Amino acid sequence: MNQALVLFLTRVVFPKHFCTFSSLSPKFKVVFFFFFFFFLCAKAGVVSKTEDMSIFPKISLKPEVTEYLRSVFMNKEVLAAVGPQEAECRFQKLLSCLSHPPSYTCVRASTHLAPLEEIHDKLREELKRQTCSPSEDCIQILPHPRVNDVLLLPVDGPRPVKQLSSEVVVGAQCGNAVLRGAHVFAQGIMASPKYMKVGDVVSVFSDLEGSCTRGATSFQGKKVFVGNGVAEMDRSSIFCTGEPVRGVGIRMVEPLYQSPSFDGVLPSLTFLQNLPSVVVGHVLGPRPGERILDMCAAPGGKTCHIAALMGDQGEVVALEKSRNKIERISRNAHMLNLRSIKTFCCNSIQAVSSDSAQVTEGPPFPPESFDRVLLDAPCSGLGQRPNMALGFSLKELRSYQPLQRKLFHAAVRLLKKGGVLVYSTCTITLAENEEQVAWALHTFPCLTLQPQEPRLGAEGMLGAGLPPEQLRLLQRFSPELSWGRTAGKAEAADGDTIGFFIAKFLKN
Ligand SMILES: C[S@@+](CC[C@H](N)C(=O)[O-])C[C@H]1O[C@@H](n2cnc3c(N)ncnc32)[C@H](O)[C@@H]1O
Repeated sequence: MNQALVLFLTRVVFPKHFCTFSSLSPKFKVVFFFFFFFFLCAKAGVVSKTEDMSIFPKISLKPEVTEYLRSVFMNKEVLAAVGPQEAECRFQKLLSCLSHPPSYTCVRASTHLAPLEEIHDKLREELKRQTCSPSEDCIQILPHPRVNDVLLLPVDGPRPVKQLSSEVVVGAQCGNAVLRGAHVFAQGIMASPKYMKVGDVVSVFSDLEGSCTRGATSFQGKKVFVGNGVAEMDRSSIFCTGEPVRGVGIRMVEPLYQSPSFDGVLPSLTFLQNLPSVVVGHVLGPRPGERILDMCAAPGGKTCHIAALMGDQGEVVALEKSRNKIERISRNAHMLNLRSIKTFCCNSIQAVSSDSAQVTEGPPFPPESFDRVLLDAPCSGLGQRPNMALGFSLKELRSYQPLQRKLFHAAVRLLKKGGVLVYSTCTITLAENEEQVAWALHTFPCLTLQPQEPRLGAEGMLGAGLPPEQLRLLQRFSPELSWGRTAGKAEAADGDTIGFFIAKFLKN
């Protein structure tokens, strides 16, 4: 076989270099052949488009977590339906697309304050001013064809940006935000050149594994380039003050992925929100005058959307366990001019009162107090994009299912008969999604699954024993299914989102 390959290469492909090639070691010949074969396949378009699209390595997870996810995405039901090759291909695409940002920025427009067209035009003007561009063409804002309060901005990237010798290293979260259009805030900076001054042009790198020491002058660990920017602070103002630093440290001028920074852009009229999160508000379907419960509310993106959909008429009760996050909900509500939101610090597992006659403004509430309940559950967050590395253990990953079930119990008790419960997560595991639905339908015979509107995602994933008619009622945003397809029209944004899951129940 080896001889045949060598003969093929030397006689057919490289006849002129026959002597030189044949004198090489057999090991080198085999390696050479594989590279050459790969090159030919790529030329012929045989190699998966996934590899063409990837500029970052696949998401890095603990081996035990990767194996667990592989077993989820290659479970028996999936294997029987699509076969091992397709299942493996989808899993590999998933690992690739999770480390890359979605190709659209999604903006929710405050249509309770102004018509969509007016917000669209104001946004265009504002972005033209921000980019100092006289040209209309470079700013593309597409109204979503099916979601009437969504504007989509195509992300331009990856762009060919040259790396510079001056390097600033930022934390992974900050790096991820940069890939979605943010500037670098000073508190996200981990390392900078020793003599960095305001106005210096630097290359920004994201520290993938969180191993860079704050205040370092260089970093040799795992990092990825996210673009070039201009320093707005000296090194000494970033690292040598006793106070926590605030404000933009590096203004990105040549980001690898270009998307407008929404910092301070039309704050009352636009709200940056992932497309599936906007879909959640519509699926819940709140109506003016109703009493709605948002059980896990911070930072309040969905709470505010619910209030806006109700025309700010009725009552939206927002509960959040972490006291330090409560302020964010109130600030967002204030910014968006919404008065129907009441915020409380509460562990929602304990939000049900044993006294059904008790009438209080805040928790605990008597059973059957709400017309609709949103349980946007705390979850493993594996659907978030971009995410290049996640350090959590399998034990941590598995810890969410029991917590979500405790919250679910409270949600069902607090919902009125005839009321709607929406359960959502920004993760991709079966355990936190379809398995929860199967468990809920079994545990609460009063619940039935309902159709969702709008429907932009795929149906639920096989593997939790749900029959096809129930899977069709679920909505799973699975970016791996469209990874590698070219973007262009607004519809493409429906596939290229974060990983997300929505289930809608009616309490009979
Ligand atoms: C997925 S996030 C919610 C995002 C939010 N719905 C939005 O759209 O802006 C989940 C939130 O639940 C909170 N949380 C976790 N456990 C909770 C509990 N037992 N009771 C109430 N909130 C909880 C977390 O602090 C976190 O802010």
